[in-house]
Amino acid sequence: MEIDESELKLDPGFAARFEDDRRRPPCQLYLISPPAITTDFVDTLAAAFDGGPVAAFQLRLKGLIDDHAIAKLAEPIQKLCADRDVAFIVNDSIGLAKRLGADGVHLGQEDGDAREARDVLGPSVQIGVTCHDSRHLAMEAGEAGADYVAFGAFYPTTTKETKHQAELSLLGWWTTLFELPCVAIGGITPQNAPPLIAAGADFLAVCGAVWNDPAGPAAAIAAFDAVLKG
Ligand SMILES: Cc1ncc(COP(=O)(O)OP(=O)(O)O)c(N)n1
Ligand SMILES: Cc1nc(C(=O)O)sc1CCOP(=O)(O)O
Ligand SMILES: [Mg+2]
Repeated sequence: MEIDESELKLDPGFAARFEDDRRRPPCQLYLISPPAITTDFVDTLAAAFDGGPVAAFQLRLKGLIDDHAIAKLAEPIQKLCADRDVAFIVNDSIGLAKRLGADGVHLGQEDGDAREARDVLGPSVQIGVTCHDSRHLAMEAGEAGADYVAFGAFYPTTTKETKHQAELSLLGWWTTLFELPCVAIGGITPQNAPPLIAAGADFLAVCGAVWNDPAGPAAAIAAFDAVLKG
């Protein structure tokens, strides 16, 4: 008996719908603050935001341990983020994120547990977890209820001493298997970003390439925007 091969093909409408279900939103910029700031930083940030779209801003102040001082610095920054429709994410501290009513918290492996963060912060607050170069940590974070996982460092960086180096293939593996968004971090510049975008990163988290750009933060963000738009 001869088989009519056209009978075996998928209905093109079904295939297109299936593709649609799997499509991820385009990669976006996730801006990380300089490790130390002064009260006038809010003006610098406002000018930076004029450079192009930023999806999220993370307040990462590594020298300041006093939540009171961070809260004072955070207030105008958080308002600016709200005005510009940028998610305001607090690094390291579930308590500070709660106190500020932040849109999210980013937790490293030693910064607390995603389940605890969910209990304290509730269902609508974004919880991100550092997963270094580990598939295992990322799956654990997903199971614990994280809203995104962060992989890095993809490139050498002077912003943080890093012990882990992530490979591009990690992004492809993650995005093929999981819907949960993934963030790529570590030494990312407009020049070296394209392979990360092509590999499937949902967000590029950047610090030094923006704040240390000799042309200024707005120009750096515009350069990222051009690369993200392809
Ligand atoms: C988006 C994003 N990814 C990773 C990190 C690093 O977090 P952590 O490992 O806790 O290191 P510190 O930033 O706290 O020094 C991050 N902050 N943001
Ligand atoms: C905060 C941070 N975490 C990393 C990780 O690998 O988890 S790399 C890093 C530094 C990000 O700054 P820059 O864009 O200047 O390299
Ligand atoms: Mg941390």
